[in-house]
Amino acid sequence: MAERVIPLRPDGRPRPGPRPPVRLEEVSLSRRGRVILDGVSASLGLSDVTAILGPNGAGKTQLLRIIAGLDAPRSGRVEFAWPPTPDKHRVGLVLQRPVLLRRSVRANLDHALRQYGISRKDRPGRIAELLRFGELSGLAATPARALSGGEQQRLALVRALGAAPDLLLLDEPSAHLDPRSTAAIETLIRRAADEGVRIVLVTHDRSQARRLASDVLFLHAGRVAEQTPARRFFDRPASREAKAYLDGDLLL
Ligand SMILES: Nc1ncnc2c1ncn2[C@@H]1O[C@H](COP(=O)(O)OP(=O)(O)OP(=O)(O)O)[C@@H](O)[C@H]1O
Repeated sequence: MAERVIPLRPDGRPRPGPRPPVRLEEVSLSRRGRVILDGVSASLGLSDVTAILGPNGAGKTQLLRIIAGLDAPRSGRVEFAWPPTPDKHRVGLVLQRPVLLRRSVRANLDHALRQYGISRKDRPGRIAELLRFGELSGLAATPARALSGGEQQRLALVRALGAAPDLLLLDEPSAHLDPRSTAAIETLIRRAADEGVRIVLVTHDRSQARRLASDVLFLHAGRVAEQTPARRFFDRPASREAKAYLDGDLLL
């Protein structure tokens, strides 16, 4: 049985309230003179799991990077539900190809927890719980880079959860994984969501979005084409772009 991760919250911080954790106001981004995001306004984290869908190049990854604070928008604002705080760990990000240290699984987690400001005395217990949560206990001493792709993603996910984030941004967490590893990742995401971590998930896997997401933000060419409860999105998409995407049409 997986351990609860959220009671490990470093300072007993309360869970975020009913307000969506992130509100984007007219967020725009250009690169080399090209518009990548064009006036994106949306609330994210309205439900337990929000899927960001859209064709290649729609701007999904760039949007996650802006929310995570890795890039600044050219214009517009990103507002969080919590007051400004030096605690940058309230938002977690797991990239498609996680960077793991050339050390054991346990040492990777220890390093991350140190970065999150968790004391040396508290780290071993927390590492043990994260290992159990990710079903990685048997691999604690294995070099992280020797893990399979699926195990590496599980490690990246629990490493991010170790910060007890309020919001976890996931960029195609199961790209390149087989169905079994994908199922294991989805189980972890579901458990984290059930623990109250709001999840924003970029995925090209529509069945995954159907399985996990409660609402969908659909991006097309750097703009929000629609944001809808997931069931309605898949049954009756409102925008022409989303209809074409779901029908598998090429949109130019
Ligand atoms: N550093 C950069 N310089 C120039 N263009 C960039 C840069 N980073 C991203 N882009 C462009 O921004 C656009 C949006 O990229 P982004 O990775 O956000 O799309 P995406 O929706 O995540 O696509 P995919 O589904 O293929 O991952 C793309 O056209 C990409 O080429």
